[in-house]
Amino acid sequence: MKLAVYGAGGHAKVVVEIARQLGYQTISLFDERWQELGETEGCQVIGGWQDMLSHLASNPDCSAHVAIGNNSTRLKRLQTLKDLDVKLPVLIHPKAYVCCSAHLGDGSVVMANATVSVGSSIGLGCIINHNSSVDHDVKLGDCVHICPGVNLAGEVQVGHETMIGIGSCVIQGIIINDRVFIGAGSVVVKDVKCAEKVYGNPAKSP
Ligand SMILES: CC(=O)SCCNC(=O)CCNC(=O)[C@H](O)C(C)(C)COP(=O)(O)OP(=O)(O)OC[C@H]1O[C@@H](n2cnc3c(N)ncnc32)[C@H](O)[C@@H]1OP(=O)(O)O
Repeated sequence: MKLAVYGAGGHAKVVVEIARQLGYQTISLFDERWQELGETEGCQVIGGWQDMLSHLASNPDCSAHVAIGNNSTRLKRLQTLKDLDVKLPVLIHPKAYVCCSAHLGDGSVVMANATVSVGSSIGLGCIINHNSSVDHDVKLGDCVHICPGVNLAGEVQVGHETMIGIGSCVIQGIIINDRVFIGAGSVVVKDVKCAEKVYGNPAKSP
């Protein structure tokens, strides 16, 4: 199995490790800094975005993943790949637990020790990071990042391109809108409006 990964930074290292666990034998990395990076996690970084598109065009059996931490950049790149009908598999670490009734959008990644519970629906290109839990009937939009150690209670809704900072928790039924930034270690007990940055316990705007 072949995988082309866009992005070759810290997040890409974790993605490469998961892809290897899942049996991808040929992993090619692409990043605009490819000349300075050389290799990441034992994989050669062989070009930038245009090179990745050429590589995918000449290798129709190759799947792709966008391993960029920035949610809006990740979404733009994924939309281009979707328009080109590139295969964008969901990457689930063998030590993650994803219920069979959960739905994961193309290009999402679920890291080790994360749990995605019953009835959850996760959009395109989401990152469900290490040791996080997404409880029953949670809905995530596209390119949401659930950082390590986050706990989302049942029926939480999270909008597109939102980042929930490391170690935060969100009580049941809360609605967090698009492009929100929740600071590390926050306790979210009220709905959060679009593009707000909130943090603390209880989480509030600064
Ligand atoms: C695998 C991975 O690495 S995934 C990446 C995980 N990373 C994260 O989750 C990072 C989340 N980022 C944060 O929490 C950031 O601190 C932010 C975005 C909330 C705030 O960043 P900034 O806007 O730059 O705020 P800044 O650092 O200037 O701090 C402003 C004030 O808020 C306080 N503050 C900042 N973050 C937090 C927080 N999470 N909780 C409580 N207080 C905070 C600061 O102590 C400071 O207080 P002071 O004015 O009394 O000194």
